[in-house]
Amino acid sequence: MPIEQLPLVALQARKAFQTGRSKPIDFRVQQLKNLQRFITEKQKDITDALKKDLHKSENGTLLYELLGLEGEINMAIANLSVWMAPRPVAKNLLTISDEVYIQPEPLGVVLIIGAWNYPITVTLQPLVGAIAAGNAVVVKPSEVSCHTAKVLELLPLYLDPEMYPVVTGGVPETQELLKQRFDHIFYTGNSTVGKLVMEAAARHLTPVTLELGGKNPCYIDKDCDLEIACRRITWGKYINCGQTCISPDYILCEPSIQDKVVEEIRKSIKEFYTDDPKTFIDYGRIINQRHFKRIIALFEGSTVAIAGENDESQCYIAPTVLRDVTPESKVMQEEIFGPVLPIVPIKGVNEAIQFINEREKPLALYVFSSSNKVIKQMISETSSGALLANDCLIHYTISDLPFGGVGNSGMGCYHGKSTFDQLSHLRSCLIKRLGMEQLNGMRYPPHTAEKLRLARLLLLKQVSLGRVRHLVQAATLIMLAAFVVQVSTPHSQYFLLGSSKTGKLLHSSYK
Ligand SMILES: NC(=O)c1ccc[n+]([C@@H]2O[C@H](COP(=O)([O-])OP(=O)(O)OC[C@H]3O[C@@H](n4cnc5c(N)ncnc54)[C@H](O)[C@@H]3O)[C@@H](O)[C@H]2O)c1
Ligand SMILES: CCCCCCCCCCCCC/C=C/C=O
Repeated sequence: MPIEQLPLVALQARKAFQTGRSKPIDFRVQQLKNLQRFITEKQKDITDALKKDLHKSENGTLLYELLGLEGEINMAIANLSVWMAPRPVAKNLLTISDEVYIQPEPLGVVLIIGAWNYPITVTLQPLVGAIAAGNAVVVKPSEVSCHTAKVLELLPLYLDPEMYPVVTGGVPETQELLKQRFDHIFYTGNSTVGKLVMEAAARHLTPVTLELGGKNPCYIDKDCDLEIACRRITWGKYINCGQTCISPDYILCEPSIQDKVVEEIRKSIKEFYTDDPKTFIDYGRIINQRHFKRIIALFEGSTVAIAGENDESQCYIAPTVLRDVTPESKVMQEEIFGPVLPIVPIKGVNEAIQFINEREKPLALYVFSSSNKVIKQMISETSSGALLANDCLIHYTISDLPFGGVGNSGMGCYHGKSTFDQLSHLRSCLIKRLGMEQLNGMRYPPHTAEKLRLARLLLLKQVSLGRVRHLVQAATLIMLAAFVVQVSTPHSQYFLLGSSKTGKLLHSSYK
């Protein structure tokens, strides 16, 4: 699509949104079903494309890209009526008879900018929540995973094409899109571009979700089953050839266990990828030669513990482990995003915590230990998007866990209901009747000390009602509140509706 047409695409999406047709639940559910149909009918195209882009195996794509997406679509369809419904909140005594609730409403037009490493998942999972929330969406897949981007261009054949246009292209196209006005921008990618996205969004005061990356530390405690720990770490590190935002970036452990850690990782690499990962179906490739060169340059000069022959022509980097790595080495200065795992020796959990806290807050932090005390210490003394003890990556599969970073690893979160909430405006609503004016006596001037005392009583008391079955209780409280107001204005009349028991109670206390 010519770049000059991009402003029109955004405008067309806005016009589609303004028709209001994306709001009814039936429309949203139908679009989500259409999205599922796209995934089912285009499954072969998707797996072929990912084979070309990243050497992902067919089953690998089904497991890591499509299964989770299907789960998110099913969850959204099953829960949409509840997510969309008004959410009653606790009230104070002053507003006890009012209808008070949160009404989720669509934000408007959302721009989703995807990354290349899991190009289906990171582009379409936000789309699920955006559709569920009733928004129009401009979808911009990563140009780097170009074969997958071509398949994603087919989305408008399944979805409402004006409401959900797909824009393919590179940096100039993304920059042109970023000049347009959106109501939310959902960006997945590196932190440097994340800052540019936020800058562009600021010009329109557009809120952003930034799903970024960084270096994820992995602390292995001495007190730990190293065989199991290293097996799980090897899985988390080398799937998708290390190009996973939540893969362990480096290991921190005491020097005394370093040899054993290396040997256990060696065993697991062989178990998962055979002696010859290059010819093995489930071992991936680096996305392109630029990244291949970047990764190779990162570990030049480091002490290699496990390696193999790398091949630039195929963008193949063998599973690599580096030992005795110093914090100053090049490989420790940026996110590796490749199959290279440095081990940095440290003296124990306290030093590990200090090391982590001296750096940017990671997207994921991993701790392997048999000691609950060590795990709890890591949780209470560090910060990260997520913390997992004795496993890697698996939090990604739990839709009820908000997925996202903190600080340099991002802002905002998604998955399941979190995506719906992230891409909705949670509008506060209060509906008061025009009657019962006595109740408002204490808010109107003059602000006497007596009124202040009563205001304290009525405002500071939170009441969690919101359900019809509490109506009787509510009526009693209203009476009580009305009574209190009458006390504050003793010369005006008051009336009481309620049980005789309540009446006697109030009457005696009034006397
Ligand atoms: N937190 C997460 O969920 C998550 C998921 C996947 C990847 N990541 C992170 O993403 C990074 C890898 O992705 P990447 O950044 O290489 O992906 P990328 O190169 O595909 O870039 C992402 C998007 O930004 C756009 N873009 C690139 N340069 C731009 C510029 N100068 N101006 C405007 N737009 C621009 C691209 O068109 C693309 O759509 C890693 O840091 C990884 O950790 C994070
Ligand atoms: C029965 C085994 C299920 C295993 C599924 C594990 C899923 C791991 C998640 C991989 C991450 C996919 C998205 C990545 C985003 C960041 O790059």
